[in-house]
Amino acid sequence: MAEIIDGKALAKKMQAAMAEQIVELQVKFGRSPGLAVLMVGDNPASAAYVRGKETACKRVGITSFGKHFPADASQAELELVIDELNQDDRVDGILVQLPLPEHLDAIALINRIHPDKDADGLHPYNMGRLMRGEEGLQSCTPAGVMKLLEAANVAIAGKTAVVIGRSILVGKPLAIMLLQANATVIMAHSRTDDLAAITQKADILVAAVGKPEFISANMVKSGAVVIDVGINRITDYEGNSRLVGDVDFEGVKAIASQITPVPGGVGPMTVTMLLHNTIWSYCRKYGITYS
Ligand SMILES: Nc1nc(=O)c2c([nH]1)NC[C@@H]1CN(c3ccc(C(=O)N[C@@H](CCC(=O)O)C(=O)O)cc3)C=[N+]21
Repeated sequence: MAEIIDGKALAKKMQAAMAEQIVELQVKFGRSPGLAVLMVGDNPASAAYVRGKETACKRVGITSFGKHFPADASQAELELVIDELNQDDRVDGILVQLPLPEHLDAIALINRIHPDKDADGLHPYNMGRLMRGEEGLQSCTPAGVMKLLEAANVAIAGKTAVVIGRSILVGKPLAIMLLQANATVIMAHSRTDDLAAITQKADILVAAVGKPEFISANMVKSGAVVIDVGINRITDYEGNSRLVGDVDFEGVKAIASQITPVPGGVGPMTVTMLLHNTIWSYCRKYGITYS
């Protein structure tokens, strides 16, 4: 029976340490780190995530400069706001909550954020640095997965890691981070032939596909470490809604050596790494290193 990797507990511990560090930073530099979250429209899931991010900011002492725009906000309007935030000395991190309404160009908005304030690590400059193995702002979810693996004492070097999903937000940057940690990385995706044959090779299996309970026990090698990045809200036959991951948790738990739950796994670490990135940018501005 697998050991549960408790992302909620790790997030809590890391955020407590951040709160203490911010008290000291505030004394030293006379201001708190600041994060601006831009949200467009009223997708209820996005609204819930944004609230979660703002609550977490408050908890650790990061000032929120959140801005909420109507669903019909224009590209030009958003670009202007990003330009202003780029110039604003109180703001260390900027993030555009995804997905955006169809009429907006998300890539152009991300490119507009100053790379030093790119709290999501999605700007081409920061992704380029990651690709080259250089330090910099890194995407929150994959960085959170690496922290979870580290905290759970998972050996990575030499191991076979299979990442299912190739998104810019998760799959691609995570594959590069695992490679940097000397894993042998296989990137699988929706077009992969005989996916089960590939996933069965994984010592570390990461599911980031967005399909509820897609990974079943027969796809997992005995003793594997399983990281579930999926966040799927499903409604059961009684009409009750609950959150499930991309992994059949009960089935896979019987086979894996370690596994992250949903909720309480990767999700809270995503938020924690966003706070981490904001403090990292703040410190960098004052010439100090934050790890
Ligand atoms: N620019 C951008 N950056 C993101 O990082 C980003 C985004 N857009 N769009 C949407 C996804 C999703 N995401 C989550 C963050 C926290 C939880 C989280 O804390 N989940 C809790 C449960 C929350 C609940 O109960 O609803 C958990 O898993 O335990 C989940 C998902 C960030 N995303």
